[in-house]
Amino acid sequence: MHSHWLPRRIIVSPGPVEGRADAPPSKSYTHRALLAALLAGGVSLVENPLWSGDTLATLEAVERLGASVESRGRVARLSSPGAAGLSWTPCIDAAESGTTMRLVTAVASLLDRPVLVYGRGRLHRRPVRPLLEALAGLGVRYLASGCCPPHSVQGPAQSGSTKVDAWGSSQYLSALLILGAGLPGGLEVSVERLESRPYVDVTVRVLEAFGARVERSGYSWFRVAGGLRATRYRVPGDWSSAAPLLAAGALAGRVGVAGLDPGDPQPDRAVVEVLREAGARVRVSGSLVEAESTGRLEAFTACIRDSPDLAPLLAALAAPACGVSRICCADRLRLKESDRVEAVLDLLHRSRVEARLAEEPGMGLCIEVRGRCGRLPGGVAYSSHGDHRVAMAAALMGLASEKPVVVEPADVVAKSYPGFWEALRGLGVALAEG
Ligand SMILES: O=C(O)C1=C[C@@H](OP(=O)(O)O)[C@@H](O)[C@H](O)C1
Ligand SMILES: C=C(OP(=O)(O)O)C(=O)O
Repeated sequence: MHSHWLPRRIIVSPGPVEGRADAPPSKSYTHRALLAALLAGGVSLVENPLWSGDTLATLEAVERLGASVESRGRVARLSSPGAAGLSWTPCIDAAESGTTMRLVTAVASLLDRPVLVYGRGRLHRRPVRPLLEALAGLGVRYLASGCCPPHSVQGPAQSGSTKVDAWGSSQYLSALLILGAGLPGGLEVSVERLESRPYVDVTVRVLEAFGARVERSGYSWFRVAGGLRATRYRVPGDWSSAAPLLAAGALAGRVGVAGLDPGDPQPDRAVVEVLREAGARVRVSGSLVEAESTGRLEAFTACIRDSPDLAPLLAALAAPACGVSRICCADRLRLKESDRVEAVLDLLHRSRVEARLAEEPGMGLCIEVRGRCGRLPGGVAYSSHGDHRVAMAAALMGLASEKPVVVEPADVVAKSYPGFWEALRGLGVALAEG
């Protein structure tokens, strides 16, 4: 990962935003491609990988499990012994990556000796126990003090069938599917209460690209048979990272993001519809998506059950909008890199925007935002709460403000998008180290 401009404290000044950026590679796909290549064995090429804090944690994990990776810029060459030949490692540091933590927990259960999984930041407050219970159904022993990491697993996991309560994270199911692709006899999984569903489609897409056979009944039952083989795989653009750039265009000018696939199952492509509902002009032509301000933003209602990562930036759109916006199905936001319900309310209250929580039948927890129908006051210091997506949303609030704002800590964007502040600069945003 070459060095990026990542100040701890950044001053964002309001002003017009204009230009074009390339979508960074997808974090979700990169995690999955590295792990599929590890289990497939042989030599795989992963083109256009994302190198960010999270994906480097997965890279270190696959190397500790026996892969050797040469990364020459935009292509990573991964040579691996395959699922039956993994190396034992006593511990794996998942850093702050929930995806790494859950997916690697399942892969490590292929080994017959205990592997400790731990992390940093808020990772020890992010749940994993339902995945451990599902792995126990496959003969995996585990030690865990409570809901969350640190925990250890000891396989070898057996082929067969298990069930998982997936409410806390779709990553539990993605982890089991990846494990199943590495088991000679495959795996059958029954699923309850799954949210963030499209991420499971991302997992299935990568596993099938690497040769696995996946049968399913909707999102309630899956059977994975192995068959992974070394593959040349190209990682697509990241909709979750493109979303704040598109929102910047909707708020303050016109931004085009290239390298996106509108047909990709990534859930955060839903940002297109929300921006349109909020009154922005959005054009999709091939792999280029452009969002343009029309000078006024309207209130909107969005259920983020399947696209939780959009929540912080939706708050940044709702704050200057005219009317009462609702960001609903928000219950699971408390389980992310921050308690994103509290973090979003903090951003809004510091922007002197009226915001409250409400329970709506069928929509769960809603963050209700009475927009200011115009620019935010600015002249405030926003806390990112140590959360990359909250930092990006705070920057957007700066673009919608009368006066400059401070964002701190700002370097947390490195978790998913190390080049975020440089990309904003490239779009004409005035940024200064605080
Ligand atoms: O599988 C993935 O790549 C992800 C799944 C989502 O988590 P949940 O399934 O826990 O909502 C999302 O928040 C995260 O950024 C990435
Ligand atoms: C929650 C996120 O990722 P993870 O679950 O992998 O930490 C995110 O990228 O917003």
